[in-house]
Amino acid sequence: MRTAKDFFAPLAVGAPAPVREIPARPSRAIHFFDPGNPKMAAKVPDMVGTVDVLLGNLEDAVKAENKEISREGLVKIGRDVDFGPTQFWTRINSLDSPWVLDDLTTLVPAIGDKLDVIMVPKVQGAEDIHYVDRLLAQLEAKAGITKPILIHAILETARGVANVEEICGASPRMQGISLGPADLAADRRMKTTRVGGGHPGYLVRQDAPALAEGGYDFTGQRAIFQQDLWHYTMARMVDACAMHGIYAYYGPFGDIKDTVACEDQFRNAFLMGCVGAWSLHPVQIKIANKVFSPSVEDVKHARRVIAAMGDGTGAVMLDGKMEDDASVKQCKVMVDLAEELAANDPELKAKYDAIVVD
Ligand SMILES: CC(=O)SCCNC(=O)CCNC(=O)[C@H](O)C(C)(C)COP(=O)(O)OP(=O)(O)OC[C@H]1O[C@@H](n2cnc3c(N)ncnc32)[C@H](O)[C@@H]1OP(=O)(O)O
Ligand SMILES: O=CC(=O)O
Ligand SMILES: [Mg+2]
Repeated sequence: MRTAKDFFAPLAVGAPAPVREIPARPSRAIHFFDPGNPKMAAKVPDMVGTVDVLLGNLEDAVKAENKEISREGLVKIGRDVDFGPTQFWTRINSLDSPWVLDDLTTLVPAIGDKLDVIMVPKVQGAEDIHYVDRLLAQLEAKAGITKPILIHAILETARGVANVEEICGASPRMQGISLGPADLAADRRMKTTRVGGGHPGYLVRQDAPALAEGGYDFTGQRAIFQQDLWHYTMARMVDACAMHGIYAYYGPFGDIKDTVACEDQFRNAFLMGCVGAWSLHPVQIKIANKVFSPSVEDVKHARRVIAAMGDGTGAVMLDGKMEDDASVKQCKVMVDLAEELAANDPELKAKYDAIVVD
């Protein structure tokens, strides 16, 4: 463990000083594109401003034979595109892969001044973050980068989940964590074959009705309720992130056509404390932007509670419900998020500005 004195010291002479607080920048959708795919790459400039994060993916979903083409494509995009209000991230290859060293030693000197965040897959523990942290500091120093590149870890191994708290606190560069349900399922030997989302077999069934003559009727129809396979991991991830002042995200939802279930999955994440989710296809950007922006109704209610609560202490009745210090804090979380997002999103700002608190 790094001592408090050393925690915020640069890890290489000449590297920029680490940030003391992770900036709260909008990141409702982290949109994945393959920078080596000419069709996707061509769309990137026009996507700027329509999505909070554009992420050039170099890891899974890029064929082994295309790794170098994708890396070169990312360098070109990083150099040519003005990202304006949109963040520019990349997902590098995993730390045990033959590509990751070239990913980092190419990207940092070439486009390190443009990259906001590097997403590191299959993080197992603090040692993985320490490795990337030191290497980034050395590369930043060599390249004369003045703003530290932040690190985002994917939680997608059983060991990573067991070590999630230490991963979150491993470096002041830690920006956040995403749940990676596809790799996590494989690593845990779960018996699913999907990229995120629920499973119809993971359910709770209503009790069998009792028969008048005694015993139970096991033959009739009974209601079933599908359960959330990811609840435990999401909850651990959200707590670990909140404890360390960093941000939690739901990862991929692979059933691109099922926009309804995607929205549900994203909303569960939003309600539980996540600030965003991945978008694998342009259709998912809209879903994430909608779900991870507080609704007009929620903002209105939150503003009413804040107004009614005065200095934020005590208890009041509003619409038949008790509000007190704790509920006003929740309302402030909602209103603060709304304000952060509205600062970058004129359409959302107009909606929130039109709210009349009665
Ligand atoms: C478990 C994990 O690691 S998840 C993260 C890794 N996976 C990814 O990054 C996947 C990224 N997404 C994709 O590869 C693609 O969206 C696919 C393969 C899922 C679907 O691709 P397609 O079958 O081409 O989808 P579709 O036909 O609907 O595409 C419509 C248009 O949108 C484009 N498009 C599709 N996905 C994207 C994207 N992510 N970004 C930008 N443009 C895209 C297509 O190129 C196509 O362009 P065109 O109209 O000029 O022909
Ligand atoms: O990388 C993401 C995953 O779900 O695996
Ligand atoms: Mg993965």
